Amino acid sequence: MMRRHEEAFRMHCRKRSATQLGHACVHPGLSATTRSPTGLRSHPPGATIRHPAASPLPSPQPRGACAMTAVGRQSGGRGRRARGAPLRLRGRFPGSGAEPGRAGCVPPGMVSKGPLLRLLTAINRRRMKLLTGLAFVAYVASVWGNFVNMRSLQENGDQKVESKIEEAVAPLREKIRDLEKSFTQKYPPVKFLSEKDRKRILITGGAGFVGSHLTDKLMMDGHEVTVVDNFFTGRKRNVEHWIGHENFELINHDVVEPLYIEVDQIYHLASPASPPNYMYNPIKTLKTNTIGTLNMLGLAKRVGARLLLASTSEVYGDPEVHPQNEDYWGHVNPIGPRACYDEGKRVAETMCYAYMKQVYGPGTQTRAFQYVSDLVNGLVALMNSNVSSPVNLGNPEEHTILEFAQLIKKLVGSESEIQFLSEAQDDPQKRKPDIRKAKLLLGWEPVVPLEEGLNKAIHYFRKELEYQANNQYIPKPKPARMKKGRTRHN
Ligand SMILES: O=c1ccn([C@@H]2O[C@H](COP(=O)(O)OP(=O)(O)O[C@H]3OC[C@@H](O)[C@H](O)[C@H]3O)[C@@H](O)[C@H]2O)c(=O)[nH]1
Repeated sequence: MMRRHEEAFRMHCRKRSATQLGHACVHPGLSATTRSPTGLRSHPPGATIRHPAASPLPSPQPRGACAMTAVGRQSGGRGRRARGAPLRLRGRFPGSGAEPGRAGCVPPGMVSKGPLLRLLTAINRRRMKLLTGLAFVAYVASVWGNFVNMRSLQENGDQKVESKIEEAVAPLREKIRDLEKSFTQKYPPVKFLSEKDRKRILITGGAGFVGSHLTDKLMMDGHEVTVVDNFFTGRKRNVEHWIGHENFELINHDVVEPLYIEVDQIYHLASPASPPNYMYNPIKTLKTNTIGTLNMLGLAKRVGARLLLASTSEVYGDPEVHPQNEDYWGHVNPIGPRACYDEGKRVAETMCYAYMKQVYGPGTQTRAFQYVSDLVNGLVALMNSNVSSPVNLGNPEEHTILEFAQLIKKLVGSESEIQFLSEAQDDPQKRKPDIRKAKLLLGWEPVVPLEEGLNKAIHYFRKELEYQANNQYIPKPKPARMKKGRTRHN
């Protein structure tokens, strides 16, 4: 087989050398034959054949030469040959590992296609590189784009969630702010008193009209104030501006029940004061003024406190002496409609005397036309004095009821007509306190002029009416319930 193959190869080389000048053919392991202008030459196997035109200087490769060009590998090296450089051909490329008969001669069809393919391959490789580069850039761009999109989506989502949370939280924030405001409530300015000067003061009926003004005064003076009230006529909102203050305490308690606390002074004001209120439940009024006063006197005795009873000019009844001083015994109907209050206060005064340790302060009602701040100052002056007998605290400026009605109508700017109704039973005809004792012993006298006091009172009552109008509770009518076809009324 081998011999036949070699023979065929030799034939092939002879044919070609006869027709083509400069053709060289090498078969590894065989002798080579070359043709030159001088004739055919034989070469031993493995001999190097040089083309006469190519030696010694490099010359362009003859067309159809069996040579490797730019992509050939040099033995033992990986460097590239320059395009068009001469190639040394050997029968066998050491190190190439080529087998005899496999390399050395390229079949005729391959000679013209090889470089083209290689060129194409080279071009393709560049393209491939370019394409790979572009693909890589595109990939990086798409990954970056996705990343940016993801981020913007995430940011958008985050913003939406945040705005939803903000919407839900906003009303809660508002509520917290309101609560904080109510907790960090600003109190009216309070004087600082040393431990020695600061007193623990109990005010019964402290949520009422006179009591709440007295509370303000004593709190602002720097004392510790405890208000006890059953809120029969008084209101929490009269003292709410002190709620939470460290010097203030509010106790819902009826003085008819005993009370056990530690105090230095007691202002005993708990009692309904206006005729409709004290006439509403006469027995309760009597109990409050008798049992209630007894309880407070018991407390005062127990803790060694000084007690001031807020009495009333009603203890003079329908007076036969004018003006009335503290020595006047009064002129009271003991079985009349006012007796529960008049006599209740008179018994309260008697009890205080019976305890032998009492200080009395005759209170004055709004209709006594003394401004409340004057009365409060008088009560405090009396409490802090050495006087232990009744003292009138009132405004001696005397006017008929009609004069007062006309003055109030003018100040309010009212067009309403003054109505004259039948006189109330046992209504005192004259009332004018003699305040010489208060002036002398307490250095006290009212200072607020009548018109100024009335203006302040009008302002106060306007606010009261507004508050009541805004806070009226109107129960909704319940729908009638149906039972077995019949309307049922509860
Ligand atoms: O049983 C009762 C009844 C009444 N009270 C309270 O006593 C307070 C009375 O205050 P009001 O506003 O009704 O009346 P005033 O402040 O004008 O009366 C004040 O001056 C007149 C005096 O005779 C009263 O004793 C004095 O309280 C109210 O806060 C009322 O709730 C009690 O604590 N217990």
